[in-house]
Amino acid sequence: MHAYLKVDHVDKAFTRGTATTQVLRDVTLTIERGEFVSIIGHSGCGKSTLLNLIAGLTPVSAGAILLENKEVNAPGPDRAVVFQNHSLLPWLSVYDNVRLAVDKVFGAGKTRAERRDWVMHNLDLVQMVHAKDKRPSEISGGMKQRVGLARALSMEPKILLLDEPFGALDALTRAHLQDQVMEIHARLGATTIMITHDVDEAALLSDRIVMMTNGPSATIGDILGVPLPRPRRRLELAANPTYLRTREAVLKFLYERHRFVEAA
Ligand SMILES: Nc1ncnc2c1ncn2[C@@H]1O[C@H](COP(=O)(O)OP(=O)(O)OP(=O)(O)O)[C@@H](O)[C@H]1O
Repeated sequence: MHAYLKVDHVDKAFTRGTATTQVLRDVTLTIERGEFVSIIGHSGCGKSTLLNLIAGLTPVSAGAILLENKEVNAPGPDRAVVFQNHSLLPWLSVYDNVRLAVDKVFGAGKTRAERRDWVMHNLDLVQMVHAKDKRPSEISGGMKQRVGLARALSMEPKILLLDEPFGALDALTRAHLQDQVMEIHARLGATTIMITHDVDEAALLSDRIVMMTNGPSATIGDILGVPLPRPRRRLELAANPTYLRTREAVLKFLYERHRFVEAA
């Protein structure tokens, strides 16, 4: 049986002039359909680069990325990305930001009325129907991220790629969004890859945590399974031994085995 997503011995180097930076080396990872996988590692190790490779935004230098056994080499609506800083179009309403994606993906397959219902359905998933006529500048940071999530989900991607989606939010908004993402994941079973710096976030949300070594030439140092039953409730987990062991293992990896040393 083939893995749903396979990152197969991938290298990535960037070349500028005569200088080459080897960012990723020999990264191999398989992800099953419906899994929620986090990628954690120190700043600059290459997490976003790995996500961009999977998104098809930048080409691999060696190896291959296969989604359902088909090689990924360009961006496509089957891999939707949510970035840390929302990428909504400021001159369009919340509704139209989602509609644009829906029209692009389903313009031929759904009628106008079906597309309108689908936009509303996805805004409802993230509880943003009430603000559908607002512009991005008129809503909070957390709300913008929710709209970005609705836009990504509306494309019915095979893989949802989240690049530190809650990184710029305050702790309470962040917790609320994490809960919402868990709920949506439970409802839709979307295969999700999320970059995070936050150990608690990784332990709370993930089926597996992929821990990256430091760059340059970063690779996967270890992968940790998180055998906690779902639904997960943050308050109950605070004293759960499996949760605490998971946190400790990630912290040990980051701060003992792969301490971050700032480049000179
Ligand atoms: N287009 C590019 N050209 C040259 N170098 C790049 C390019 N994109 C990324 N890099 C380099 O690759 C390395 C990894 O960057 P990347 O953004 O993937 O790290 P990261 O782990 O996501 O960092 P952070 O956690 O701080 O967001 C960095 O040294 C960065 O300078």
